[in-house]
Amino acid sequence: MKILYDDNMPFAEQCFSLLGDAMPFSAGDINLEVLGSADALMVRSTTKVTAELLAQAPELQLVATATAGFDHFDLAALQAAQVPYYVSAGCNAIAVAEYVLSGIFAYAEKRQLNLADLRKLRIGVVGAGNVGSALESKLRALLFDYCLCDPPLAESSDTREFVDLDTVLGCDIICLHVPLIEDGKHPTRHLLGANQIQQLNANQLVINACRGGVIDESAFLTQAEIRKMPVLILDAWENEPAINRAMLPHCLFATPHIAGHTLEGKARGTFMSYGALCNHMGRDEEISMNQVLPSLPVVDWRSEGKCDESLIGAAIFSLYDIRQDDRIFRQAMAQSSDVGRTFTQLRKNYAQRREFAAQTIVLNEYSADDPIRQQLQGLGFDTLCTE
Ligand SMILES: NC(=O)c1ccc[n+]([C@@H]2O[C@H](COP(=O)([O-])OP(=O)(O)OC[C@H]3O[C@@H](n4cnc5c(N)ncnc54)[C@H](O)[C@@H]3O)[C@@H](O)[C@H]2O)c1
Ligand SMILES: O=C(O)[C@H](O)[C@H](O)COP(=O)(O)O
Repeated sequence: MKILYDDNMPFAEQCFSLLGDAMPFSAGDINLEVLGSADALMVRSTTKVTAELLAQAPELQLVATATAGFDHFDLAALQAAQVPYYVSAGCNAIAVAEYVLSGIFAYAEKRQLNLADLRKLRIGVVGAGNVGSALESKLRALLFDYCLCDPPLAESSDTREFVDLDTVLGCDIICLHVPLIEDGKHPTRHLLGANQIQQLNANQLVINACRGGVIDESAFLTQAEIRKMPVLILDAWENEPAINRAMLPHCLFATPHIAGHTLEGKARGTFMSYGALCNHMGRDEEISMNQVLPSLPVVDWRSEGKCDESLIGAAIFSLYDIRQDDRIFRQAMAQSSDVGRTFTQLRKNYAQRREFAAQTIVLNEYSADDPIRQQLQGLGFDTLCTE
């Protein structure tokens, strides 16, 4: 079994070498000779799986993506070539939810809002799948006011309460978590198009950590010429990697499509793809993610005294601080003579980031039943109470 894997998949060598001859490739630079004899292709979203690519890979038995989105797959071409495919659905949902929370807390800091003020804001979550649900559970833990909009799920057996898009457009914070869908009953390309953007005002925050193309950037920029616009947090951009820098001044925080790039988020994608290939080959999985993930040193916050709400923001920023990624991104973009190359390099060389669940926080013994401790746990942190 010849297995070609993206060199940006952590632990891929350990996994795939158990199943055969495993060879890395860099996205955008696949060796066509190797592709010609590959039995399995393991990609991330930076490799477009098109009819042209498949024509050069006649031996393929499986294509897997170590990502949640799969708009880089030409499904009709895969079907025509009779190559089964696998998507690592939900692999990085927690990572994106944590990115969004860091964004909301950094927004609150800029606007000098405390946790009680944040709880007065209504948060609209568009797309209540893996990411939207991971976010929902953390918002609920923090006692935030939120609503969900997901017409396909509203029409399904999902019993949660859903609102329509117009209701979300009236929320203080709007979080977009839909796949990029071009057609059908519920398309999402330009879900925030000219008409929807017209309904937004300067007091709102819009977060796009799903796909560029869900917001119509031209329509946004056109309206920005005549009035004050909502503030943005953008991780996903139209025309990546060659993004439009004119959007940057409208962003409170801007990042190069790294919302899902925790070590766990990427590793889960690798291990899910490995599981899919094991399944395809009728083999048992011999290695699991928990065996290989390094642990983080425990942090001791007993000297912080009583649990108070400031611990929540501090805990979030200690694991992921969107402000730092924003600084790096803006600086690189300001100096860049090749936006696409800079965007790609920033993603490829992104610093290691961990999920909240990797962090154990030691608190004072008397914090055992404290609501703040419960909220930290609801966010995913591991907490210990001791003298
Ligand atoms: N920035 C990142 O790093 C990053 C990471 C993970 C996922 N993503 C993107 O986010 C998307 C969502 O991820 P997910 O794991 O939650 O996917 P998912 O498939 O689990 O959930 C998507 C949800 O969107 C809903 N939906 C579809 N059309 C809709 C519409 N018109 N209006 C409202 N809801 C609609 C679906 O019913 C589904 O419940 C992915 O497809 C991917 O493109 C980005
Ligand atoms: O769809 C996804 O899972 C995310 O957008 C993912 O983080 C993309 O990361 P990439 O494959 O481009 O490294």
